[in-house]
Amino acid sequence: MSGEPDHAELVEDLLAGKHRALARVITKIENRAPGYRNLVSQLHQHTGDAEVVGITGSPGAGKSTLVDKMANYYRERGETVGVIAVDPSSPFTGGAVLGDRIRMASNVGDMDVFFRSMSARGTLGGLSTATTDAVKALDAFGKDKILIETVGAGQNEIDIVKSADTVAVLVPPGSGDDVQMLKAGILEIADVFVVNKADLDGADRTVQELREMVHMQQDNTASLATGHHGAGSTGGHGEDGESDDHDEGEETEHWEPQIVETVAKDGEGVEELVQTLADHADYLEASGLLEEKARMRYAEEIRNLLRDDVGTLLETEIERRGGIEAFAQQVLERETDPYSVADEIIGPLEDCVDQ
Ligand SMILES: Nc1nc2c(ncn2[C@@H]2O[C@H](COP(=O)(O)OP(=O)(O)OP(=O)(O)O)[C@@H](O)[C@H]2O)c(=O)[nH]1
Repeated sequence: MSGEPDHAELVEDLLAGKHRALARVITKIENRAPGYRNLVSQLHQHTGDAEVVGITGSPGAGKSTLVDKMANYYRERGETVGVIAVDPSSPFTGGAVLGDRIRMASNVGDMDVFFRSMSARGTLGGLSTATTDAVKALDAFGKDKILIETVGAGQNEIDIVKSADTVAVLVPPGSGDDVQMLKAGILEIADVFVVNKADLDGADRTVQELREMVHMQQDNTASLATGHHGAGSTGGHGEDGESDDHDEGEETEHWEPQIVETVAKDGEGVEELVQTLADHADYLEASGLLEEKARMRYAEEIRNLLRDDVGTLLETEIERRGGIEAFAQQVLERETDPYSVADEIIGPLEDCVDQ
């Protein structure tokens, strides 16, 4: 758009691997700074190489601890990592939280783990759009792994983790009720269940309940599709050799949500979790689902952008015509009605589109 900065230099710096540029780009994305759209557009062609993992779970489930351990593990393997911690309810953003500083302590001096927090208050417009854009920035920068950490299981959070290829849901040991609660919404999005705090009593029971839940869901799906059963086992911890009724190791048609136990505070189980996430990434690739998911995400992204744009266009048009209150007053006085007003406002815009 004319008059807006094109940020060419900033993009160049980001692509050259300068972390300061990356941080500035994400701030511009959060603030919807002038020219940010153009900025994200320029980044797009450089994206598509990162493995994006979403990690969600209730407050206190151990997400931060686990994400830190995972980031360190990836680093030790020589991979670069970006972390975006999204908290839809927090008033803080931009890594300004003391907790974030503390969290980063384990990675001090190691800029190959880039950490950033985002919150609803710090982000103009939709948090899930901002998260998607921030992931693009990290991807274009060249981060190998991008971890999106988000609290809870509300619709907001589900939308946010949807920008990941693989989703891990943390389920700390607890009563059966907790697992029951998970069913709404979470079951559908979990590729891997992580029973963190496996050192606590009740972990085995939680694993067992999750296993039953996953099997029940698989049976339902199977009876609907009369397709194959899942590949792999829900063996969770260790190599107990347990495999499913259908022992077809090569099968890539279907993914059965896996269950992994971890003790994040000691780093236990992190290796197995990382391997399971990699297995899921391989499955997505081999089955063609990776592309399919990306296509669906882009369609959704375009739809959201258009919805926002059309909304803004309409708001501008309404203001230009004297504001919504004036129309409402006319409706109140029975001079017109809401349908006619809507037609009157959208009519000329439709004509423009028809041209
Ligand atoms: N016993 C035990 N405690 C753990 C484990 N992992 C994390 N914790 C503790 O659980 C508490 C919460 O951990 P966090 O990593 O802050 O949890 P979170 O899910 O990020 O929490 P929010 O940021 O509030 O959503 C901390 O006191 C951790 O030390 C574990 O494997 N076992």
